[in-house]
Amino acid sequence: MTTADALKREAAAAALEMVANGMRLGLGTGSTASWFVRLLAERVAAGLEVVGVPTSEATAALARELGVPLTTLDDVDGLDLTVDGADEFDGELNLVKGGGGALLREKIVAADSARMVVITDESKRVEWLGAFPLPIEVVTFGTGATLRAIRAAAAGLDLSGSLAFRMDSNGNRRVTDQGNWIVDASFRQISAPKALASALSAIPGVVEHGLFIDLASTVIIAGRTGVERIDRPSL
Ligand SMILES: O=C(CO)[C@H](O)[C@H](O)COP(=O)(O)O
Repeated sequence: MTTADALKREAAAAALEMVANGMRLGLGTGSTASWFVRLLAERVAAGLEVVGVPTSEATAALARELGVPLTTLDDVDGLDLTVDGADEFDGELNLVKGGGGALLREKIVAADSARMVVITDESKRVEWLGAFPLPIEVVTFGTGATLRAIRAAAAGLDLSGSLAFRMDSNGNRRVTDQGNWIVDASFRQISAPKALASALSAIPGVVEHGLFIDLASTVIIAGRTGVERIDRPSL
């Protein structure tokens, strides 16, 4: 196992300690979140009773393969806890997510959860969000208009940068689980993430963006010197 994998596993193991019998769980997407699913599966095999709502087809496939019982948000009355990774987090526990392309389902699931626990390593901690290109999920109709509106919204906040459609391994625009495209915005330093989140959400062709504001209740950071846990004071 690489050092990076070991840290991801450690963060996932720390999150697993917050899981109790009977919980309804949101299951995140990405390499760190997949460690959580693997460790959760071991506990399920040992008798833990939980149900999970996956945030992507990839996570659903992994959970099914490992025997983690799944459900949908239509069949439960909200979730107790979501455990997911992130591409960046700042001092206020605001996040950039969507590096794996699952931001839309991830945000729906996180927003329907009493708590969202983010599992990360030190490399994801930033002073300013934005070094990781911000994923923006857009409908496939009228993207010229949507991109113009994104540029205008960004300019209103003194932000500029390239907007690039995410591509798949065949050189086609990457299609999300919901049938949309993703634009990666290189804003570099987002000094007003809440304002940018609101401005992007107001654009008709934007389905969702990867700024997760006031959603994470806890961030667990695995580092070489141990595991750190930061809780949002108000939650
Ligand atoms: O937001 C995500 C997927 O849409 C992931 O949680 C994020 O990209 C982090 O992934 P990883 O744990 O592989 O670094």
